[in-house]
Amino acid sequence: MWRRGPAGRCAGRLPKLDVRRQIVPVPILLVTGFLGAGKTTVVNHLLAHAAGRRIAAVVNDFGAINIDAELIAGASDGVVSLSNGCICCSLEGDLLRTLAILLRRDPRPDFIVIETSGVADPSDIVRNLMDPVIWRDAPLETVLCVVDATTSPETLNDALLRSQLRTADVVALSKVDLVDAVGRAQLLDAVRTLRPAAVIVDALHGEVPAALLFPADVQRVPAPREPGPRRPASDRFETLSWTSERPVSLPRLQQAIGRLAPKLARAKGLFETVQQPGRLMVFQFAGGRATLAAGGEPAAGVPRARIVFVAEIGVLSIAEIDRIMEECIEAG
Ligand SMILES: Nc1nc2c(ncn2[C@@H]2O[C@H](COP(=O)(O)OP(=O)(O)OP(=O)(O)O)[C@@H](O)[C@H]2O)c(=O)[nH]1
Repeated sequence: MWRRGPAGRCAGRLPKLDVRRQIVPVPILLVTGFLGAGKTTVVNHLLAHAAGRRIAAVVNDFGAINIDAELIAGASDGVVSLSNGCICCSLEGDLLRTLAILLRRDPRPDFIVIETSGVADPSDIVRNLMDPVIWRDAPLETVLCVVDATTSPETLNDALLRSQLRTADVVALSKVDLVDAVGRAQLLDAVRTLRPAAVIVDALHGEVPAALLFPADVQRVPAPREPGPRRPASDRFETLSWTSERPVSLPRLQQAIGRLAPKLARAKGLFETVQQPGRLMVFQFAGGRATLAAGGEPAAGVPRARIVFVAEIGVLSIAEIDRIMEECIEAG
């Protein structure tokens, strides 16, 4: 028998269907690790092996030129570049706005990867991601810390590295091809002591099993985290950018980098060379090692050479870089 409810409507019908669109949470993977540890290499590997998942990547280089965004070629759902500041402090509002924009995309990404800059303290980013609106739609699922396996265990005493490690659920040891078994075992012990709760894996050339990073059940919202105390901001590193409208000479560049190397914490760049104009080369200087690799086609409207140098504040001046780098440009 139908009964009438107080407002005179039929109250005994089939249960009302919730016609609101069911919001599926978009898990976030936060990738942290020191300058040159191998974060972009891991993100690139993940995106190249997305296996049908729509992955959006947010990449933060704290210098004015975001080289990483250009090196991340295969983001299945686009790369958003945040540069000229750090998302753990000066760009925190930009990060939340960027996430909100990604979540409005139709279709929505399945996962969001945030690559922090090498100088970022992830505990500050974790705190920002716990913003209730973002957390409801895009909860932080995993913090991955990439550690260069050639790092000496003593280096992990650095306050920034410790904070990066202590926030991690998963620690990926990169560059295991460059270290012997004893060195790797010593570093492993140091990492385990600092962060016993983390899963530690080798990540040769960026390969980390996706199953460790993305949840099988995206409906499950992870528990909020305890991000730890806010550390006082300490500006320890600065980036100095150098650009040229002319290609660089490779042998001269080698000499220039040799002179700058003792002062550098990190450098990376994209440029055409006198030896091979019309092709981009990717230059990397990390952990004291310099490498060159073939890049893609040069884009119109950007300088033919762009290099970002990272050094401790006060160690290197733009005038010194200009003086040394100008020698890489052949006259004529
Ligand atoms: N030999 C070797 N080199 C690696 C490996 N992983 C990364 N690299 C190299 O290490 C250098 C730095 O790697 P990136 O992935 O750019 O490091 P990053 O942490 O993103 O650097 P920043 O964002 O500048 O802090 C690059 O030259 C990589 O090719 C690895 O497993 N083995």
